[in-house]
Amino acid sequence: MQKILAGNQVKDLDSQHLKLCGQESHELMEAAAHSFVNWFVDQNFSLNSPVLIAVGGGNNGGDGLAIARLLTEKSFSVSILQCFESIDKLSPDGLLNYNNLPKSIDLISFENWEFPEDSILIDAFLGVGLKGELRPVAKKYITRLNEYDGKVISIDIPSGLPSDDIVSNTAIKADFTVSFEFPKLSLILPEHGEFVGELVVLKIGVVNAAYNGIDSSLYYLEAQDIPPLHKSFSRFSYKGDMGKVLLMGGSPGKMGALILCAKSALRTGSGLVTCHMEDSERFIIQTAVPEAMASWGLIPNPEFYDSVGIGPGWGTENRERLFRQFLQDFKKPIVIDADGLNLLARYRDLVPLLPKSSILTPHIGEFTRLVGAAGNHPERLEKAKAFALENQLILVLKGANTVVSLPDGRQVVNSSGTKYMATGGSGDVLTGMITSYLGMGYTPENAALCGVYHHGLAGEIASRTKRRSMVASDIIEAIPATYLHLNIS
Ligand SMILES: NC(=O)C1=CN([C@@H]2O[C@H](COP(=O)(O)OP(=O)(O)OC[C@H]3O[C@@H](n4cnc5c(N)ncnc54)[C@H](OP(=O)(O)O)[C@@H]3O)[C@@H](O)[C@H]2O)[C@@H](O)CC1
Ligand SMILES: [K+]
Repeated sequence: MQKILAGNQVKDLDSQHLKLCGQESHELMEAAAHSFVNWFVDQNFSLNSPVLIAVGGGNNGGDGLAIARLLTEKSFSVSILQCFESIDKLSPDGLLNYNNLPKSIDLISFENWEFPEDSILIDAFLGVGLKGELRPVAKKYITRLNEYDGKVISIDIPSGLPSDDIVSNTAIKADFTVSFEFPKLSLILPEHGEFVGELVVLKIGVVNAAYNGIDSSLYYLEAQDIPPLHKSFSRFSYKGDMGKVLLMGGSPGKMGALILCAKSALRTGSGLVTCHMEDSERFIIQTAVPEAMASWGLIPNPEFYDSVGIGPGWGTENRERLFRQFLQDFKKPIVIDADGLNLLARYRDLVPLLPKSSILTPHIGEFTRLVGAAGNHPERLEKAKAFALENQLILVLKGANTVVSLPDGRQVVNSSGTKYMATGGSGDVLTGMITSYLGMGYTPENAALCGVYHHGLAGEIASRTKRRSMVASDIIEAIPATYLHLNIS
């Protein structure tokens, strides 16, 4: 998994990389510019759209100058909007790229200019080198650039956003942020949704060894990380090997949550799924999910099950005794969601009874009830980390970038998913997936990571044709396509 570094560690990473592979710093900038331009060309923007690049004095501006040259070579019509004081204020690599600009490129000063019609604005004004409060002149530039209502693409980070903290002043409102190597922490904060737009992360060829000596407990989970986390099954596998899963949930009026959870576990690969609910509701499950079995009343033989998911649609009234009894009888890690989490928040003495490495999957509301309120997302992530460490649990904080906090203090940011997944039942699907992997014998960590990644990917695949009409069942129907996509048998 890719480490996510703080903004002030990026310089160390650069120098480690340059030392290890004998490159010059401008060559790394060139690599960054090339990966950006390859991405840009793949977007099929019209060659008739003029490209305006706002360039600052640091290396973010240097990237913009190198990109200006490369886009001109691809026949785009490029102009540079000068957001630096004078040429002698450019960084050394910025100056080198400035001197290499083709003569055809116009240099526009920030005073007295208009946005060209139908253009694309590339924001290469400020990157991770921003320090302290935004200066008034920078604020003036950003405010003016934000008046543009066409497409805006920020390089590395929207100018004005601090790398690791909440924005205090203003920042560029981008449609796309194309970040290098890893997403800077601030790009995954929900507070910054209006600035970041679509997040794209591009590799620029920094060697893996360069990350070794640089400390970080934050990681980014990407497609290539997933296949090695999966178990493979032999042709002699039988349905028992694929996991015997118990899902406890549902209540009158909320059986849909349990149905979605059961269907999701089956589609993820579970061999045998049993749903446990009030006996009055059992016909609903038996009709809606014929592949699942139904159980009600006491659970006579809990150890029969390989994994258990508790909570979707369960309700919180009259559940405590069963929950408490179950925790006394069942010693393998379990998955807890929704009303299971609400019960933990209400009866705090249940938390120490949870088997170690159990997986809790709260959204922000459930998190707040269970772990406590936070002033902002960085604070919330710190609380999540401390909670996972202290209780030796896995905490999956759901959101646009779901963050998995592990019992050893590492935190993993998921890269898959789409805004269209913000729909009722999406969380029940995730619970079904994670419980399914746990039942197949995955370690709790791998079950949580595979669950969140495949869930997000299924959402992306379904949204390609469904967009805002997507419902949770569409996510379930797209689970098989995630295995094809990642070449998992
Ligand atoms: N490994 C990688 O990922 C690679 C990263 N690369 C790229 O380098 C970028 C980082 O470059 P960097 O370190 O030169 O800093 P950068 O973001 O351009 O900012 C410096 C400028 O900001 C200004 N400034 C500062 N504070 C300010 C304030 N409060 N208010 C206003 N202005 C302020 C400061 O002005 P000064 O203080 O010098 O007067 C200076 O002009 C990184 O984001 C990525 O794009 C690639 O090239 C290749 C490899
Ligand atoms: K930028």
